[in-house]
Amino acid sequence: MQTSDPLAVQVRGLRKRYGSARAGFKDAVAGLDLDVSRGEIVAVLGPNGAGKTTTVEVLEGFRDRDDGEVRVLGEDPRLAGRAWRARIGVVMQDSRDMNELTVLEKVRATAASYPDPRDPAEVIASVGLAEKARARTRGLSGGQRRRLDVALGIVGRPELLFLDEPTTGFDPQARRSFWDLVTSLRDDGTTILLTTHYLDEAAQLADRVVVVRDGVVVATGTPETLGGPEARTPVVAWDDGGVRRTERTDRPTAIVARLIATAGPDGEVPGLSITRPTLEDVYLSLIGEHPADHTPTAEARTDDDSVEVA
Ligand SMILES: Nc1ncnc2c1ncn2[C@@H]1O[C@H](COP(=O)(O)OP(=O)(O)OP(=O)(O)O)[C@@H](O)[C@H]1O
Repeated sequence: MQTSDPLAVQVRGLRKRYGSARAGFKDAVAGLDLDVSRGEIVAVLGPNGAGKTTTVEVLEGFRDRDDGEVRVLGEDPRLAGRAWRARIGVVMQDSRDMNELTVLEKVRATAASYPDPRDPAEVIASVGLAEKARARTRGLSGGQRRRLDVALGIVGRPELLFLDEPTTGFDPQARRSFWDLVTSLRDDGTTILLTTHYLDEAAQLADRVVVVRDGVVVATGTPETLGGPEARTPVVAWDDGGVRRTERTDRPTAIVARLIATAGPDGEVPGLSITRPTLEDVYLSLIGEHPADHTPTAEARTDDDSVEVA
């Protein structure tokens, strides 16, 4: 039941305060704006306590808000009913109750509550749990529970899927197959709002990244452009008599030429590297954590953006 509204999520001035006059108040969300277009994957990044989960819970209709306008699939989650709920999928941070039911039974039971569910066996296979289909859910490992959470979130064929830190506890291989799954869901037209602490996950999956700090959005952009061109200025680093030197520059070749001209007889510049700040570097500066004075070293960098020249 697609509508013509190009936005799956529209949030303006969202506020949520916890606490009491006696214990003191905490503004968990402090005037947050957010748009998610249909068919988009948006990753919400932010440090612990930034307000990501609170925001997502408001959008899912699980938490009331103090102020702000919220539209999710064209409706206010506070007022929306069962038909609306059947159009969204939710993978929360905490695993749902596990019990004597098998994986297949549990996914089938959830599928039965949706009007047009996916095939439970196919969903189980897509999250890599085919071999556990007949296992009791209480016996699953942490990572397997998380995969089951994802299966339960997608079996209803949601138009909009919320994934709150979905790959916590996944091994690297499981994370990769999960990324493939999310990409295929997006290719099927599913809109996805994801929170994550993994910058590589955001870089891999997101069409757009939204950085939240202290309950407000501090930056948004594609993983490649977040922070603006200034934030991606390359850094030339080298060792100068035991001291690590760095220079941020749009013209790294000129600096390298100067260093080579003043190098010793062998023409080598010790520890020379040219590195373009990664999404992680940009993210850390946006949230006010400056990674080691922004001095990437050859040893510390393994990302594809880095260009080792020495
Ligand atoms: N139920 C609650 N009662 C009181 N305070 C809460 C409650 N839930 C969250 N908070 C507080 O609100 C703030 C935002 O929390 P929230 O869980 O939304 O952040 P988050 O960005 O999702 O963090 P994390 O990355 O750790 O999951 C935090 O300071 C948190 O302690």
